Amino acid sequence: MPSIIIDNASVRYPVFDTSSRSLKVSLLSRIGVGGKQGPAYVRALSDISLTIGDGERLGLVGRNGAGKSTLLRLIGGLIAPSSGQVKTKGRVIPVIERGIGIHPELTGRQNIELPLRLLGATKAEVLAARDEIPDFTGLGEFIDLPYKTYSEGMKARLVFALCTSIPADVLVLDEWLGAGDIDFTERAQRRLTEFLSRSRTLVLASHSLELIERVSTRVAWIDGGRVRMTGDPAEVCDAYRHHMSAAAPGQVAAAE
Ligand SMILES: Nc1ncnc2c1ncn2[C@@H]1O[C@H](COP(=O)(O)OP(=O)(O)OP(=O)(O)O)[C@@H](O)[C@H]1O
Repeated sequence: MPSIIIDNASVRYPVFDTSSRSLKVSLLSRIGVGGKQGPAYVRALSDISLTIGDGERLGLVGRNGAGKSTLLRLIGGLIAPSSGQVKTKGRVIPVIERGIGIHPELTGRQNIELPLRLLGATKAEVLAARDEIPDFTGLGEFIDLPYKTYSEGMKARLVFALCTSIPADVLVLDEWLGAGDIDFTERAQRRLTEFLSRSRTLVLASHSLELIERVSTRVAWIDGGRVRMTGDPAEVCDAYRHHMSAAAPGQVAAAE
């Protein structure tokens, strides 16, 4: 039984109205985005079709701007496709930057209940999370200060703790390990391993091919908003490595 079915899905982001001349407009026209008049769009994903089976661990690789985060947002239900369809089964938890209902004016402690409710947590799950999250994050007295006063690493600790406090049918993970310090990264890895043993399906994007090969049962290489290759983790990662070492250095993906 598939957990996720993506059928011919495309995503385009509106950028702004190109009828006003600006530096941004001329920069975008130089990289081929938008026309001379009217709104401009960046096409982030083009006609993606992917079926992800129940229990599968799909790793996403691809250069900066390839479309990995957009694909994760699509699967996590944070954005809708501009065309095509995305169907998911069960409780999907996106561990992705913002977008899980955190309120910056509220404290860390006050930010436990609402995001978990939005993720579909039961009352009992919220109560248990209120007990264990302050400890796990190691935020100390910061847990009672407004979220907006947190450093990026502190925010990452809270978001990660929230998203891994209730079981998921589908876990959607963006590159998150980099934000914590060594102590937190080690604790987070242990928690993630334990969490993964309870969740069925995983979609993970990372630039760490070592992590991708270790965790995934299948890898998809995203390039220019399309699936360039999908299959065995070692084979796809090798093809991607080979391509990147032959490519011109320092380039990001060209927008369509
Ligand atoms: N909010 C947005 N508004 C406009 N364009 C966007 C937005 N988010 C992403 N894009 C564009 O969509 C394309 C895909 O971006 P995306 O963030 O999905 O790539 P990525 O593979 O996750 O890159 P990275 O590895 O750098 O995180 C890029 O051309 C990017 O500029």
